[in-house]
Amino acid sequence: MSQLTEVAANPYADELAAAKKAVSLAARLCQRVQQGILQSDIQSKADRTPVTVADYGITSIGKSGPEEGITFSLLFSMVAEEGFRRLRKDDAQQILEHITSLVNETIANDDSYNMSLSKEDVLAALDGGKSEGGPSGRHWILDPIDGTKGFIRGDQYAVALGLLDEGKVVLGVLGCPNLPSKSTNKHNGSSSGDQVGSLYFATIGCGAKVQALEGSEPQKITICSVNNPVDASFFESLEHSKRDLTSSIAEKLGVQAPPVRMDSQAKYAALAQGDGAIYLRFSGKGYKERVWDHAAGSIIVTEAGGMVKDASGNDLDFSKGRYLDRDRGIIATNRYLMPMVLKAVQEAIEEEQ
Ligand SMILES: Nc1ncnc2c1ncn2[C@@H]1O[C@H](COP(=O)(O)O)[C@@H](OP(=O)(O)O)[C@H]1O
Ligand SMILES: [Mg+2]
Ligand SMILES: [Mg+2]
Ligand SMILES: [Mg+2]
Repeated sequence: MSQLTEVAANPYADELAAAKKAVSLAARLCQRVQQGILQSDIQSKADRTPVTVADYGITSIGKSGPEEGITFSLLFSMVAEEGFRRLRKDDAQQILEHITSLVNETIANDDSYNMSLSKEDVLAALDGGKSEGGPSGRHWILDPIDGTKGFIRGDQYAVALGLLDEGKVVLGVLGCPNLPSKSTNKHNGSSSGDQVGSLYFATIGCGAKVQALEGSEPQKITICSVNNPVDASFFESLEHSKRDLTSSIAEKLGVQAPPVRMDSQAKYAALAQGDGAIYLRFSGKGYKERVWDHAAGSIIVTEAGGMVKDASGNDLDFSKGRYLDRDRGIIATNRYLMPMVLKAVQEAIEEEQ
């Protein structure tokens, strides 16, 4: 396909290429940091500095980008999760040095980045992350490390980057360093044989694909076509799930398999590639879901042929700023199961009250 046809077919092709590049680099940076955490002793595991360093490092990669071709000057703004003011303080110099060298080591290993960043460059890059999102214009939505708890434990986590255009998510990339790209029920990075470390991506109207993080020919992914809940399995968060409610929903549906509990938006990726049939997200009452925890994952699922709804069956609304404006709970599944799951959800919620 000529470049012109490709651009015509996918109006976000350039942004997608840039986002994939940034997320792959960020995932590489994460892998280095995670190895360091896992090798460290128990005492230093409680120290959050490595996570902070990786979060900041990734964000500054996102805001830098290669000089030639499409660059992240397209990053009009970012809804970045972490606050950066702290880094400007004198006592943060050591951390800032650490971040800068980590970023430079990561990009030095990549042929397309012929540059290195100074501490000032890193601060300037991080200062860009001040968007509040919203219904107009373009906003990149970044969660540098999603599933922090899984990251520290050595389990699943994701680097998540989405693009919001006029209030709608139009592009999503998920880097999942510990997720096998082939169908398997062993999601904790230990399954043998499968390629572990996957990059998932989707642009609106163009389907969802996966490739190896190290690079490989992209493969189209599709959500599973199970239409009987008895044959379905469901994902839920390992750390943030109202298990009494999700088990009541599963029981009403007649789901037989035990829940697959996993950290991060790797759940959306696993669902999109057909590893399971349903993702139920019900957090404690009053918790407001953040857009960066769902932007990339939800478009990957919908482009893989699935649906993502709130507990009342409404589409998720990403146009309201940092928080998702939604009725309780998020449900992702295929179009056959969605009506049944929504019915079970409503009954379970009613019984709970
Ligand atoms: N009480 C809570 N209920 C629901 N989600 C929560 C929560 N506390 C934190 N989270 C969010 O859940 C995300 C992780 O998703 P999961 O639970 O699927 O692993 C966290 O992202 P971070 O790890 O980026 O902070 C955080 O934003
Ligand atoms: Mg280089
Ligand atoms: Mg998150
Ligand atoms: Mg995070």
